[in-house]
Amino acid sequence: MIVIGLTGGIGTGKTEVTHVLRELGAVVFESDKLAHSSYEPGTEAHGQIVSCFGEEVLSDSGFVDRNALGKIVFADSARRRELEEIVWPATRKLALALLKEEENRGTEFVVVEVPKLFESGWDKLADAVWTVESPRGEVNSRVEDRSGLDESEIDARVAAQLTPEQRIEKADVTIMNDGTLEELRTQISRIWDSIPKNQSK
Ligand SMILES: CC(C)(COP(=O)(O)OP(=O)(O)OC[C@H]1O[C@@H](n2cnc3c(N)ncnc32)[C@H](O)[C@@H]1O)[C@@H](O)C(=O)NCCC(=O)NCCS
Ligand SMILES: Nc1ncnc2c1ncn2[C@@H]1O[C@H](COP(=O)(O)OP(=O)(O)OP(=O)(O)O)[C@@H](O)[C@H]1O
Repeated sequence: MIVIGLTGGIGTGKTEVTHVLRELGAVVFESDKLAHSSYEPGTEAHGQIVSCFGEEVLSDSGFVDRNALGKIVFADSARRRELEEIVWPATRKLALALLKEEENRGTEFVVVEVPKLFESGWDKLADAVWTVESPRGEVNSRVEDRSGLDESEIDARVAAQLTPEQRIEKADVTIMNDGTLEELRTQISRIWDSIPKNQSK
């Protein structure tokens, strides 16, 4: 099985890339979604988040209120690291179990999408790392439109991630998402075609 780690800053186009890779036959896991499920009520991480951040980060139904938690952690890097120390190991455990399942199933290509792939050490789980990068101005307007985060909230998340230059230097492949979605699709197909197939370990 070949594991591709897909990274890139907030809003650079990682999800669009995963849509194309799914169509090309890869199984895709998104770490943001795994992270959210790692702290559902009843999990160890949920209890740790309540101990660390208090009941004020819970909604009436007992789920972690990500909006409230985000406001705390993106205003204070020490608090953000406390959250990462809880969530990253819990998410990694979920990801490792899913990777094992795919390996047992005989899947050839798995893509794991992780915004902070290098920061969290997940690059070591991947056979190759691809980073998706996009011009900053375009990123901000797209993320504002889609997520409702304002410019200063986006800037705070960007500041808590490696710079594009650092990711590009560390990655095996850089996908420059600075054109149309059709151009992005063509670029991905070309990179995909260059991977030797049926080379699973
Ligand atoms: C802080 C939380 C509660 C905010 O939830 P929210 O629904 O607003 O955002 P969501 O999880 O959908 O993430 C959206 C984007 O924010 C950015 N982001 C999320 N966590 C971080 C972080 N620790 N540092 C920098 N950027 C981050 C990423 O680009 C991500 O794609 C949530 O992101 C979280 O639990 N983060 C901790 C886990 C983590 O570090 N995940 C991302 C890196 S692998
Ligand atoms: N080349 C492009 N042309 C037009 N729109 C684009 C392009 N690339 C991405 N988008 C749009 O920009 C938004 C952000 O892209 P996407 O969700 O793929 O980014 P992401 O890296 O997954 O974001 P996040 O880090 O928040 O998860 C989406 O609405 C997407 O459709």
